[in-house]
Amino acid sequence: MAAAKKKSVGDLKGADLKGKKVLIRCDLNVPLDGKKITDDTRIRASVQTLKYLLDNGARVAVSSHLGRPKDGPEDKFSLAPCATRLGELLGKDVKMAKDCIGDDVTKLVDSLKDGEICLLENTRFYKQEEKNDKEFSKKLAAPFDIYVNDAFGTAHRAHSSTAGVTEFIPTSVAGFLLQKELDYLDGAVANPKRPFAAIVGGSKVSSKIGVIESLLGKCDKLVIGGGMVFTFLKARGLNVGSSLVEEDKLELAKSLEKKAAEKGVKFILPTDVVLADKFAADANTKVASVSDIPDGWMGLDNGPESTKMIQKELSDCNTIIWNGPMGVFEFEKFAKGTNDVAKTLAECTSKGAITIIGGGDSVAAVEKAGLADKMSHISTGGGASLELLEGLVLPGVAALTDA
Ligand SMILES: Nc1ncnc2c1ncn2[C@@H]1O[C@H](COP(=O)(O)OP(=O)(O)O)[C@@H](O)[C@H]1O
Ligand SMILES: O=C(OP(=O)(O)O)[C@H](O)COP(=O)(O)O
Repeated sequence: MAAAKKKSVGDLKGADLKGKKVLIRCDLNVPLDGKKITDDTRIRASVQTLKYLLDNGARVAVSSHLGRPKDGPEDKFSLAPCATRLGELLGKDVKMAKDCIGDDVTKLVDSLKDGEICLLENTRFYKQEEKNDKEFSKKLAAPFDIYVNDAFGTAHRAHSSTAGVTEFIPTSVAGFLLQKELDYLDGAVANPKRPFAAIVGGSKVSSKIGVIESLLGKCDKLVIGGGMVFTFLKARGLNVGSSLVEEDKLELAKSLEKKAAEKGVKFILPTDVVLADKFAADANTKVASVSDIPDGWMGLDNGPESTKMIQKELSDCNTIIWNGPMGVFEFEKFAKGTNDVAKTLAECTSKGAITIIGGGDSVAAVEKAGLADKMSHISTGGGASLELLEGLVLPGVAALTDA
């Protein structure tokens, strides 16, 4: 079932926001090469809510973490590059605070005029942040009238800036990005337009058990791809050569396939695979049926027959969710199965299906294939989308004011 509805920033209109001091938690945890942002997706995804707040005359302070600093402030984890990029995207000056709590922050926030914005420094410069420390949460909240959480990528963390802070601010609402992520990854999955297909790939079945179990209760078809395929094939009694296998998950694989049959979910495994003689970009390759994998060879991608079959299975679906690549897409020789699934999803979207890409490597694969704008929704959170698909309640959402 979809999670309880939370109050949205869109419920706050002009007078609710004008002149109000708003703390908004965004996920500006972007990849950096030194001080250069190498992917600004998360910053761009934050703009809609920020614009709404600023256009309605709020005085806005953005908070975020960046990376995983171990021991207090470190220049390489400063959010300053994000202030510059945010300023470019918003077309206005984003003042960079030296801290995220304390008198100087209060002074800076008090100095903001209606429609002005600042960015607070990395919340993880304080170890209390990840402990969801009450005193720290109180200090974070102190200057503000309203709290907005738009940090979907960090909503699975029960930290001060994502959860604890709500205890000290009377109004805590979901931002537009957080709301959109919940609408797709929770709403569309809980009430799908059928047929509903789930594609679960990636390296190991052990990291996707919760997701598979949860999706088995909702989907009509489950396509398995990636390294985990070989644990399922071995569980069926097939020889998988030197492919990746989790020996201690063979019984689990059997029981998941059985559960699918009991629930009437079509369980789809590849019928042929691209084999490699070593795990390397320049490996020798050949295509073989899954019942004919020789010793010494490993499966690193779906074969052409499997891809065709998967495309056919997806073509009549009205909702498709995808988490985890079909093969070792980082190596060109083993990227075709993943790229072809990305293309199929793009086609399904154009025919009216809802297509959702969970975070992590599938997002990277879709972006690499140049098809990101052809999907209904691409999640900005890896861990968060996995937890949501597992049916877990995200602490950053649970802490918000009920609608
Ligand atoms: N057949 C395979 N054998 C080994 N590794 C694989 C195979 N197929 C995919 N992978 C690897 O799985 C990784 C992604 O797995 P995972 O982290 O579980 O996915 P995600 O990040 O999408 O949740 C990729 O680095 C990819 O190279
Ligand atoms: O990048 C993030 O998560 P993700 O890599 O799972 O998408 C979030 O910003 C959370 O960061 P964290 O995993 O250090 O808490």
